[in-house]
Amino acid sequence: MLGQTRPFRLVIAVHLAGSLMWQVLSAAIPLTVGLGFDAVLGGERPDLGTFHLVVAVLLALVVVRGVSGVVATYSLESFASGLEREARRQVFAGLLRKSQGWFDRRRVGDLSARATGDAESLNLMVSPGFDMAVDLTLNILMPVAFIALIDPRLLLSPVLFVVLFAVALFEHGRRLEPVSDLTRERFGSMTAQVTESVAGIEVVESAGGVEQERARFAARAREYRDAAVRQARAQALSLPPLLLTLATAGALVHSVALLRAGALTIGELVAVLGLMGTLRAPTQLASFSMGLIHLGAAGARRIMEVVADPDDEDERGGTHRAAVAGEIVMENVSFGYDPGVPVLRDVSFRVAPGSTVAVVGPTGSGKSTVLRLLNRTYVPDRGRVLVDGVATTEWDTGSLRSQIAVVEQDVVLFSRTIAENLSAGADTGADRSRLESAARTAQAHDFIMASEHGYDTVVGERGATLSGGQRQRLAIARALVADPRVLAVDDATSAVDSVTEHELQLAMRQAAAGRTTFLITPRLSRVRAADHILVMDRGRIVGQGGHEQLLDGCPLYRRIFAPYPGEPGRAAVPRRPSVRKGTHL
Ligand SMILES: Nc1ncnc2c1ncn2[C@@H]1O[C@H](COP(=O)(O)OP(=O)(O)OP(=O)(O)O)[C@@H](O)[C@H]1O
Repeated sequence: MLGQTRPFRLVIAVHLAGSLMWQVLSAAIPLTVGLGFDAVLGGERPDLGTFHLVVAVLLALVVVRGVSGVVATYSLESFASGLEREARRQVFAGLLRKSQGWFDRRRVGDLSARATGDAESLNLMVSPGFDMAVDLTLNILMPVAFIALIDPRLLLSPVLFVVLFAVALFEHGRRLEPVSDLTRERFGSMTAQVTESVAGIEVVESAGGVEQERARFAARAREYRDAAVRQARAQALSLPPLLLTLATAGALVHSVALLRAGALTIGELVAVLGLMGTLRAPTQLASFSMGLIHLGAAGARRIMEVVADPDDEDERGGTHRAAVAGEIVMENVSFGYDPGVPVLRDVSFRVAPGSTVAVVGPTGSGKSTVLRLLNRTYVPDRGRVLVDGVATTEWDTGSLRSQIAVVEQDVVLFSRTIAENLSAGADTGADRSRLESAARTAQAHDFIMASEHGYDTVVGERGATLSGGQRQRLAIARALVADPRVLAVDDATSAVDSVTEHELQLAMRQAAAGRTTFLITPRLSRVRAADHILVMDRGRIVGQGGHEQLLDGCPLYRRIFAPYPGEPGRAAVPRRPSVRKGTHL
């Protein structure tokens, strides 16, 4: 956290100077008032000359104090807002560096909460939290110093108070820490709940789950409230105000004794009590300021989990950068998303550059997972995935992914224009003619031109305004804009009409030209046209080769493509869209 404050050193220095000035002047004011009392009451006759001078000095002190207050507040606010903005920027940059596996283990809403609520808690930690802490320290030390100027013997009560106050505050902080962590964590869960319900609003509303979601959200909101109340209770149960009352009583008794002994004037007694009085506000605010600082620290811990995560190192990959020719080899690859749950077991195959490979198998057999290992979206637990003879872990991730495009069955589109969506995968903003040529190859150009603003039509969030077949073709077009050497398409659109099917088939055939292509499809016609077919069952390859060869030698393949009466060419094994978490941030 301290490292993050480095760019703000100047504003922090200005703030500290302004605050110090404010505090010195605030403590000087009661002292000057004491001089005024002495001038009027101290001698035989009131000394009006001195009194008028005291009033003039008081006025000057108030004006200068006001100016230092403005400077201190302004510099503090720019520090607080700057830190919040910087934290947000770093969270977002950190998120973009994370691997798919990292996102799989987290909830999208909770991650958004880190960039919003947690970053805001840093702002509050600085202003008013940190501000109060600085004020509080000066507010306590200054009066004590001025009391020492009046009579060092009077330091007894205030110094005792300061020591006990520091101990009590430290204890208070220790109690606050776990409660603050809990409060921030529950805020994250609550936000995650809203995000998930809204993202799945279609299901919530159509399946009659509204009441259930309402109850679920109410429970999350209640948990957050409970944590916040616990935090407030921990803040309220603070000892310092009681300590101050005792210290003030002690100082009064002590001052009266010194007054009686003739060691103190009445003006000095008034000044001492005034100075003790100035300790009240910082004492009361101490626990509030501690609360804000601990909440900010809890937010900072959650932010640091995103910003400084060792996952980043893995995601950068190796150093190998080269033009991909397109040979893909898997050597005894085993992989599981969760430890101890293998999804792929001992998968091996070789694909020559430029050939087309169809991957078939029952639902959940690991077909999509094979594709995700090609461009290092995930890394195998055992074995190697080789691209042109080099393991994907040794490839520079950027170089590898710009040449191997994977089109997932669950197509993600942004609520931007079609042109912007198409150029999302390209390194630099692709020009319109490249977008159009990719869209033509993917059979998407015609329906794009038929929409209201052509390539400038804004698609709804996640492509809600498009049909499944259109989304799929846009995704293929997007993959083609970067002109990848390897194209892997997970095509779940089994339930499309025959015109769309024809267009998709054409799109795939054109897209496959000149590149190594992987295709997951339930359509026999497309499988049959492939150069090589991989048959998967429960994470293993149970057969590979050409269509005729597999019909002869692979019982599972025969079963899958046993034609349905009246529906030739459809796979007999239904596919389900895979559930992928965390991809719609
Ligand atoms: N992100 C993930 N996290 C955890 N498990 C996953 C994830 N994605 C898939 N799985 C699991 O891995 C297994 C294989 O999934 P995969 O999507 O590769 O199968 P598939 O053959 O493509 O299935 P389908 O034909 O239904 O798309 C399944 O049991 C699935 O539940």
